[in-house]
Amino acid sequence: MKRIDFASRDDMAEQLAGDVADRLRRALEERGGAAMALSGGSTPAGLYEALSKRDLDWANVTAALVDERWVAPGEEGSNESFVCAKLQQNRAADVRFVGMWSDAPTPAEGLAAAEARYETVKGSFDVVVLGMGPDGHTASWFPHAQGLGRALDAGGVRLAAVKAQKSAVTGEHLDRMTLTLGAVSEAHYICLLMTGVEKRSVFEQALKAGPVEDMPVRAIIRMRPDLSVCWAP
Ligand SMILES: O=C1O[C@H](COP(=O)(O)O)[C@@H](O)[C@H](O)[C@H]1O
Repeated sequence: MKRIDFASRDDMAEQLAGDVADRLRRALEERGGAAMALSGGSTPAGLYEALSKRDLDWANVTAALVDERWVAPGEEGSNESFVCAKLQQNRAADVRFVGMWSDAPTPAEGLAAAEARYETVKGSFDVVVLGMGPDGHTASWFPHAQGLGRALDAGGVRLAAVKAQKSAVTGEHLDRMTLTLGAVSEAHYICLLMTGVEKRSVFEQALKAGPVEDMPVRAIIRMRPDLSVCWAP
């Protein structure tokens, strides 16, 4: 595992934007296209803004979501709205976006439509950007969630519908869709972003032995020993 502590959130955003842009550029040169999967939340906002200013053949770059709350774009908590607002601007205005939400009543009922959209992303992601919640979730792999078994499938299934326990701390939205462990873990490069001392201690806890269901971020830590873990105060 590569652990990088940055001096500030701005440093983390700028340096990581350079690194991600280099990886996308290489994929564009080699294959004529590049794809990344991006998390929502709040931590990666600076990264996406910094990335949007990089000079790339954005029309041939796909930005898909790592996970989504089952809310329409424009509603509070929509990862689609967050990623598009932060990334789809400046030089990256033409980036091709692939989201998960549809007007199906539940994520389970929306799975087939989302899978069809994700089918248009050929091959593995060049880059996956993950975040981590204070409960040790990453993507929408929430501790002991309904659907966690499928979400942690390491085989060919790409997307899963998840019903999380309502968090007493954050009051998080229950209905989610997420990339599976299999889809994330086959990416060429995966970075896990976190900020603040609280998340650092959550991460230290996740490194200890213990059930994946208690802290699902363990699944990717254990599966990808080359994970890049980026932290800023
Ligand atoms: O629920 C979510 O939370 C995580 C972490 O979010 P943050 O606000 O603490 O950065 C995020 O990675 C995930 O995409 C999101 O759906």
